[in-house]
Amino acid sequence: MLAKENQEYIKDERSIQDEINNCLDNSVSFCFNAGAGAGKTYALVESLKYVLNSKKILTYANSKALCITYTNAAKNEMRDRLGNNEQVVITTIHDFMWELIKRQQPLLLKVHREKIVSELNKINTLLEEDKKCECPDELESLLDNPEFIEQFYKSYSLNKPEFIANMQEYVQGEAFEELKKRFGNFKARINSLIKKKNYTQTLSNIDNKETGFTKVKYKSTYNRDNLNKMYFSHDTLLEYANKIIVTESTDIYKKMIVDKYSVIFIDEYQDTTEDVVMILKMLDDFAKKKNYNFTIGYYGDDVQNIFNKGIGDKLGEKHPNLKQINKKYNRRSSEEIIGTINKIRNDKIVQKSIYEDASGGTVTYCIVKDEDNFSESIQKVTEDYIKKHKNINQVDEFACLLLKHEGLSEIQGFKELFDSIKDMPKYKGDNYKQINTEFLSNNDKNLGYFLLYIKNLIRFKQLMLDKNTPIKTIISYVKDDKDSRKLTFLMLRKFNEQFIKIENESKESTLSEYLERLIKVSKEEILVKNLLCSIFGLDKEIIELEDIKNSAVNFFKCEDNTEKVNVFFYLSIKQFVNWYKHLTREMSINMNYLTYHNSKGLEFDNLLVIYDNIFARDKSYFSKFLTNLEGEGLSESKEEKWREARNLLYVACSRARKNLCMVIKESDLHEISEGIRALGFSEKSI
Ligand SMILES: Nc1ncnc2c1ncn2[C@@H]1O[C@H](COP(=O)(O)OP(=O)(O)OP(=O)(O)O)[C@@H](O)[C@H]1O
Repeated sequence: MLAKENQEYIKDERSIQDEINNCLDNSVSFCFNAGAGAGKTYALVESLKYVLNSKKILTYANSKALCITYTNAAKNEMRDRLGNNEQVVITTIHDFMWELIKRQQPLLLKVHREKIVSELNKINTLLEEDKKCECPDELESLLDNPEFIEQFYKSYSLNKPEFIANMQEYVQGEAFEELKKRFGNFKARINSLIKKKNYTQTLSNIDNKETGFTKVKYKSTYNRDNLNKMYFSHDTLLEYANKIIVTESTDIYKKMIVDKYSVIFIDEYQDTTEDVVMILKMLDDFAKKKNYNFTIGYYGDDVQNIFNKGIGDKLGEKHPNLKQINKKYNRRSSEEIIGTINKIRNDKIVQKSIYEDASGGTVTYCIVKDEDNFSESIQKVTEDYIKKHKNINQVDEFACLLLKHEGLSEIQGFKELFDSIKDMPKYKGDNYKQINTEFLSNNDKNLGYFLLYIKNLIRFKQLMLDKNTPIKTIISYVKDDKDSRKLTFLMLRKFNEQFIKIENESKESTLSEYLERLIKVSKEEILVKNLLCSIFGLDKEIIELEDIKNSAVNFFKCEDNTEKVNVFFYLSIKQFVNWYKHLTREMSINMNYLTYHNSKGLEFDNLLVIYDNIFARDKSYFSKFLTNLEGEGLSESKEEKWREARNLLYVACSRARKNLCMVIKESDLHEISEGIRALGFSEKSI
């Protein structure tokens, strides 16, 4: 199966590549839109090879082809496929944007300053809107006492009675009444006032060109800005780049970019943000107006847009006049699966297999009883399935996709951690959905900033336990850039010994105990101190557990109820390790469980898709699609939700190469049975 190519289709596939090549020869920007498994990555690599072999495209001195991928993993895959070549730059969107603007320090300072002013305005509005506070001036005057501020942060993550007791010495009169009456708000207000004071100070430092305030930096390891420390993270990077290139840049600057890169390819364009598309469009318009040799090629599939920040099907609107090139062949899946995924997407792209021997796959559904413990029944189904398919031996031969975190976290051994996250005020109400990206994304850039700190801590722990980790990697965590002293072998050896000792003592520990051990050693050992500073974004000589807890209180919005943060810190370190292993897919074959979202870009011979209809507090997440496949009679907002469900189901089902099986609970079946049969699923027991 999937071995004999149809020569006529192959000829046609080549003519599609010729169409792309023709665009490259004539500087016509284009959008190559093709369904799942069409070989978009392959076409992109072919396009790059064509550019390198052509004498007509990279004509300016030193001009290069640029290929922008969405993640580091995609970047590495592309590099593996193409090999090293000086004329091709393969990079992620963030690294590329930073490359473009990092030498524009005066403009960067200007937009950074504007951002601080806008943050200050937001704080002022927030403070003004809080009409309930009866003594705003008294609270503001507390900031004049540095001892108060010190005690405030030391006590920040304590519970209400302890916090009030610690504040008693510094807060009197009306301010103390306010603290007792509105505990959470008191903390939030003081926090905002301190921020306001710090921003105001930073503005003055920038204006006076104080040391340390003449340059702004992008930090790719954090998911959070620290505007006062003059660094910013991914989202702000795109915002700054957009302002600098689209609004502030001169023609000379635009010409420099266009001279340097005659061709820009964007992989998975549907996930690109509007900010980035605006920059690309502006460069394209500029080059066309001046008649420069310059092409932009977008590669992707608008139906596979499952992250809400992406441009999705709005590309044509935001970057008009692109030549549309579509491809209708599928190189991944059996005929049966292609039939089903065509019906799910139900648009102009109706795929057929490029192979003559594509039939023989299966598209089925099986019914499971509504057991109390659904996770257990999924595990059982998985085991039975693997037993029955004796040819499943490798990780890419089987996966089981789940929609919801609950079941998945239980199976993968981090349920208590998930329960603690779910309980955080940050994820209440509509924000519940954010857990999927901020806690469970396999792309670090999407993780919530505090959760990325914890992931990096566990990553470091795992790296230290792996004998193959290069010393250079360890040094990148423990070296302080500001410290010019050399790291000696002796220092590293001692660090290693201490770390392993802590590891051995912490096997059954909680996160809090583990951190406390590290913190204790950090008081004497500079490398451990550097490690904690680098992981948690701290800039302190002496680190306390409160520094890390305070960050959690802010991130999880627990000012009012710090107990929830304690629950998080009292979880077993094993819960965090299992979460980490799940995100990095360090699991065995029969543990190859993924969320629908994280399966994007992957492929498996055999795929179990666990049907679930409750997602992000929506109780008819997939049934709204499966009971209305044509999307008829929907209001604008309902249509958006319908499309979101359709796209996610498409991404999930199109990961299968040979056998696709949907597992459905008995109680869910009735509502959707007509829909799934219309899509080509037939009933079969496992
Ligand atoms: N020209 C080709 N010759 C042989 N195999 C190919 C070719 N193009 C693609 N493939 C194979 O087909 C499969 C699908 O290709 P690829 O992953 O590039 O598709 P895609 O369009 O990026 O899919 P998706 O959008 O679903 O992630 C892969 O296994 C890939 O190796």
